[in-house]
Parts: sequence; C-alpha cells; structure tokens
Amino acid sequence: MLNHQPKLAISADFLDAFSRIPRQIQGKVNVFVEKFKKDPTSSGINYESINGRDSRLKSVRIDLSYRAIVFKPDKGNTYILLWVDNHDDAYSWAQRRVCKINPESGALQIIDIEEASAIEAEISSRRIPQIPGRFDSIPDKYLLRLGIPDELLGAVRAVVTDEDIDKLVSKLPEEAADALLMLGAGYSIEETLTAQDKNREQTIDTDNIDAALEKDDSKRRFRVVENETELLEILAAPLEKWRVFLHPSQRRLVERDWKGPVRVLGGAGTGKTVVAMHRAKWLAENRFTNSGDRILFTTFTRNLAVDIEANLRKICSPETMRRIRVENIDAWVTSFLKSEGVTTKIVYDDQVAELWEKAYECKPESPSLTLAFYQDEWREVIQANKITNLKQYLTVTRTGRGTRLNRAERAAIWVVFEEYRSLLQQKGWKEAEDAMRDACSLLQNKPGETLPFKAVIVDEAQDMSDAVFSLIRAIVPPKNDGNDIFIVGDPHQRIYGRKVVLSRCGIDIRGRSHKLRINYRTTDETRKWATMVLDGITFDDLDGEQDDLKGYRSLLHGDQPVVKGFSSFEDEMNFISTYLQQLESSGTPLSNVCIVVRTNSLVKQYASALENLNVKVREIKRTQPDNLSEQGVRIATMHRVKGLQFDYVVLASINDGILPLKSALSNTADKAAYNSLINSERSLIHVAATRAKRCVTLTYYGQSSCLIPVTKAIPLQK
Ligand SMILES: Nc1ncnc2c1ncn2[C@@H]1O[C@H](COP(=O)(O)OP(=O)(O)OP(=O)(O)O)[C@@H](O)[C@H]1O
Repeated sequence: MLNHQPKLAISADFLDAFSRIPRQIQGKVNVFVEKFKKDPTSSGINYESINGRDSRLKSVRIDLSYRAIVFKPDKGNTYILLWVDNHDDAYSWAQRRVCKINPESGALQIIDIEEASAIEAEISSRRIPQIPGRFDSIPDKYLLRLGIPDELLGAVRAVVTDEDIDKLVSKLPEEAADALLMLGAGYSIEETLTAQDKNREQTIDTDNIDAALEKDDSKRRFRVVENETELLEILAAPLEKWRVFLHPSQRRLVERDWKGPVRVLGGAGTGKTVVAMHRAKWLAENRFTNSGDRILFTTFTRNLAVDIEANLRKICSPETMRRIRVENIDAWVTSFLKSEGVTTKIVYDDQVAELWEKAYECKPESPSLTLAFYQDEWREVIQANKITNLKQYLTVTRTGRGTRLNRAERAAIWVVFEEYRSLLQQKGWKEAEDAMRDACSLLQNKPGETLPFKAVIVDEAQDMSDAVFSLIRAIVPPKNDGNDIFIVGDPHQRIYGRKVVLSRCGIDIRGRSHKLRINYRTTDETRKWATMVLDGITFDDLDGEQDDLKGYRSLLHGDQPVVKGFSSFEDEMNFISTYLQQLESSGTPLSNVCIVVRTNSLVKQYASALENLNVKVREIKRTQPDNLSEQGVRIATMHRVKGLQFDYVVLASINDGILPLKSALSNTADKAAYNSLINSERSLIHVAATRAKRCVTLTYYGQSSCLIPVTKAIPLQK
C-alpha cells in the first residue's frame, strides 16, 4: 500500500544557514517548522515560485524579510528543507540550484549550476590543448557513479593539474570530492570504485526521491525526520552535525551486523568517538532491545567518559540511555570488584612512589640498576607477562628491553619486585593491571551469563593494556551472534605507553578491521604539522602489525601552526594574554580556547599568571563535562585534553627541559627507555596539537623544546 503521509527531510546546508541567522529569526523558523512538520501541504503554507532553474524549489515566508527554501515535489509526498536566509539571498541561492538524483549513483544532490559553469570555464581557460585531460580515460558512467553530477562532468574533463583538482573538489558533492581526490592521488578507477563501495551497476529511478534519500551518499546531507521532537532537537544544535549526518565510511561501520569483534583505527579527528557513540545507540535501539540488555561504553580516561556520556545524551532517548553504561575502565573494575565483595583501591604511579623507594632498599649490590630500571622492568616485563613468581621471570623473553640480564642477575633482582608486591598487598592496594586480572578471573570462574552486557564499545583503545582487553573479552564471552566488541583507537595518540595485541587477548578481528581517513576536526595545515612531529616513529595497529598516517585528508584549511619564542616567562604571558584579547575581540568566546601545558604544576603557574593579567581561567576537570556556557579560557595538561577539542589551542611552555620532561628523562634507565620516553612525549605534542579546530599556536621562553619540528633534529640515541 502506498504511504500518502507527507514525509519531511532536512538538509545539512539548511542547518548551516539556520545557524547563521539571528536568534530571533531562528525562533520564527522553529514556529514555521512545527507547522510544516504537521502538514507541509496545509493551505496555510504559501509556496512561492522562484523563477529559477528547478521549479520544485519554492520559497516560504518566515517573516517580513526572511524566507526558507523548500523542495516541493511534483510527484510523491516528500518535502525537503533546503535553506533559509533573508529574502534576496534566499532567492538568489535557490535560483542558481537544482535538486537532482544522480542517474548512476542514485544519490540526491544539490547542484549550483552557475558555479559549475564558472569552474569549468576557469579550469578550461588554463588548459593547454595538446595536454590530455587527467581523467580522459574514465567513461562518464563511472564518474557519474562516483557522484560527479552531470553538470560538473565538463569541469572534471578539463582537469590537468593538481591545482585544478584542488579548485574543483570544494564545488563537488562530498562523495564526488572523495573519489576525485583518490583518482587524483593515482588510484585506478577500479580501486576508487571499490574503496567507495560503488562497483555494482544499479538501475536508478531518477524520479524516486524516497529511494534516493535512502542512499548512504544522500544520508551525508539529508535526514528524513521521524517526528517533530527530533526535528526541533536537530535545530537546537545546528552546528553539531555529527549527531545527524554520518560519512558513508562511518555509517557502514555503525549500521550493520558484525560476526565478531571490530577494530576501527583512524588518525586524530576522524570521527572515531562519533562512530563509537552511534554504534552504541544503534545496538541499543536495533539489536539489544530487551529492557535488561546493557551496552558498556568504556574509555581509558575518566574525563572523556564524562564527555561522551554528555554527548550520547544528545542523540539517545532517556530509555536508550538507560541501557548504555559509559564508564572509564578503571572505575568500572573498581565497582565490579566491590559488587563481588572485593574492596580494593586502584593506585597509580605517584601514589606508589613511596612503596618503590622502600622496595628499592632491598636491591642487590650487583647488578647495579636504577630505580627507574626496576619500575620499567616491572611494567614492561613482569606485569605485561603476568609474571607472579621467579620461575616465570627466569624464562620470560624480555623483548624491547635495553639492558641485558642473565639468569643469575634476574634471580638477584627478583627480591625487589617481591617486596614491592608485598608492600602493595599490605596496604590493600592494586595496580590497575592486577585489578583487571582479578575481575577477569572472577568472571571466567563463574558459569553462565553473569553480567547484563551484550556488547562492549571501547574508545581510546591505544592506551588500554592486554589485561583490559582480556577483561573485556570476559565481560562479553565469544558467542555466535557477533556484535559483541567494537574497538576504536589511534596508536599515534598513545600517551600511557601500553602496547596491546588483541589476538593474544582472545579478540579476533580478522576480516573486521577498518580505517577512517577523513579528518573532520583539524585543518590540513595542523594535521600535516602534527604528523611531522611523529616523523620516523613506527606505530603498531593494536594487533601486532604496523599502522601509519598515510592517505588522510582534512575537510578544513586554515593557518599554519605558529611557533613563538620569548626571552622570559613574562614576555610569553604578555603575548598569550594579547592573543586571547585579539581572539575575543574578533568574536571568539574564550571558552573555545584552551591553553595546554605539560604538567599539573604548569597548569597552576599559567592559570595564576593569567588571572593576574585579569584573564578569567577555567581548569578542565576530570569529573565534569566542559560547559561552554561558563566563561573563561580553558587550561589543562596535555594528558587531560586527550579526546577533547577547542577552536584555538595554545601549547604553552614548549621549553627545553619541559618537553621532554627533564626529570623523567634523567630517570630513564637505558637507551630503550630513553627513546620510548622521547617518542611518547612526541605523541603528547601530537595529541595536544590535534585538539585545535582552527589554529594551534606554540609558545616557549628561553630555549625551545627539541621535539618541535623544524627547530632542531630530534635527539634519539643510537
Ligand atoms: N559525520 C560527521 N559529520 C560532522 N562532523 C563530524 C562527523 N564525524 C566527526 N565529526 C566531528 O569531527 C570531530 C572529531 O570527531 P571525534 O572526536 O569523534 O574524532 P576522533 O577520531 O575520536 O578524534 P581523536 O582521536 O582526535 O580524539 C568532532 O568535532 C566531530 O563532531
């Protein structure tokens, strides 16, 4: 039976236009939209013809001076909100455009006809006739299938140089831009069709708007709205497009059944957290829908969990939210152990420093090793290999350790580790690794299903250890129905120094590993600079192979990162406060700016210096989501900003002695530990710089850090 109920869709462009109009007009648009959603065919809505290129684009009145542009179908019952602006600009927007179904891809596209002819003329004017077009050998039907609109085929045919491609991509629908960039980078047409999932020929009905809106490419820019509440919620945060529109490479990961665990890698800002959040929602609403079903969404850091929970609430109903538990893994373990009657306190490096000092007093005279060596050995050999007795320690392979130890030496130093473990026990403390293992064995020793979790979603996987992943496997033991584990992470952002091999934790991702490559957050300039910071380091892929940052691109462009050096702290502070004033007077609220420094004591120092200069400062807290309505420039350590983002980032105090941290460097036990520390400090800079949406500025006083590219060669030990 045909459904005659009018259907309403909204476009991403509409949200952009809506976000730019005055607040008071937005209120009027909301009133119109409510009426429109109830019945777009109502006689109370007057559709004015525009006299443009597409007679189905109509204008409707918002008030005396503002108009919305709506797609009103000739056939069918689907209406689309396309644009809103003042009268003249709205008319001129609509007169130039057509709304069409691409005859080969089937996606609905909005094409600016005048812009298409102008770009074709511009590219053709530069062309030397003897030189063949870059894409001459590709038949039209493939270009169309990749999403190039008919009207832009001429411009694509005129392309010869990379510059032509750069000019053209911003004028193309996103899917066509993705494809053209791949072709331009030298991928064959077959490779490009495969990568874009467009190998198959399809029969397309170019009049069927409903079918067109179902295509993944259409879903990047149009959303069919189910009900009034959803529509008003979308309008309430028009700039948070991630809530509504997913890139097809993201949607393909979210909305489908997976036979087993999935691993998604992607550089900073590629939407891993967005994908993970939508995956949790999709599973809760479509697969694990019983009232007792639960999904665990876990992260490494507590403040990211807090942030994610706040964001999930924006896309999930309270009922869906009730079934998704968001918690950092350490907090989850502590409460799980407590529920099992085990009271334990998870302790971290600074809390155990005293115990280490005490244990170190038991060290043998020979071999003579530093305290830092013992601590590294504990973490990287003993804990990493779950060693509990000397016999195991004598036979373990110490891969990657810089100092060799023979059997007798291992036997001699074991006493220090034994003492450290016994001191922990006396206090009733546990290192996180041990708590994970306890929880894991508790779960493994219970027959049948003990927890309500049907799936675990893991963000920040690069910082999780083997023990965490073994525990996750125990939380959702392997079953035939899949959809159990969904892991996102980026080894380039590892700042807590744990490497993991998923297959060793019982998590088999073969055939289910994917990569996101489009950076939505940082400009291409910042992305490239932050990639340069990591030059020459090799990274794993969380499963024993290598990962790299090749083939990424950013959607945005902007200024190059700026490095500013000063002779004193006071001069640096004066620069920062003037910079903040400039940003504020050009309309950027300081809540969108973050000062990022290496240590907690620098947070205190910079915060107090800024306050002395009458700048309002807010420190980012571990336990609260950042509330943008609270005024003041943000300040945090490099570790704390992981997973967060700001319009502007100032990396302050990038001084020699601070990056890498002198005290940590002087404690490194050997070459391997030294290099690993340097690399992890470089990852820290990478993480901090990639938090910036618009621009990153680095400041230092005295000598600059040797880890900033272009200032000096990075001193690794050979
Ligand atoms: N489909 C999308 N449409 C619009 N914006 C998106 C989309 N996907 C992601 N974004 C935006 O890109 C930015 C980065 O997303 P997200 O935080 O999920 O990336 P990430 O890969 O987890 O980043 P990182 O690893 O650096 O923390 C966010 O502002 C997010 O809203």
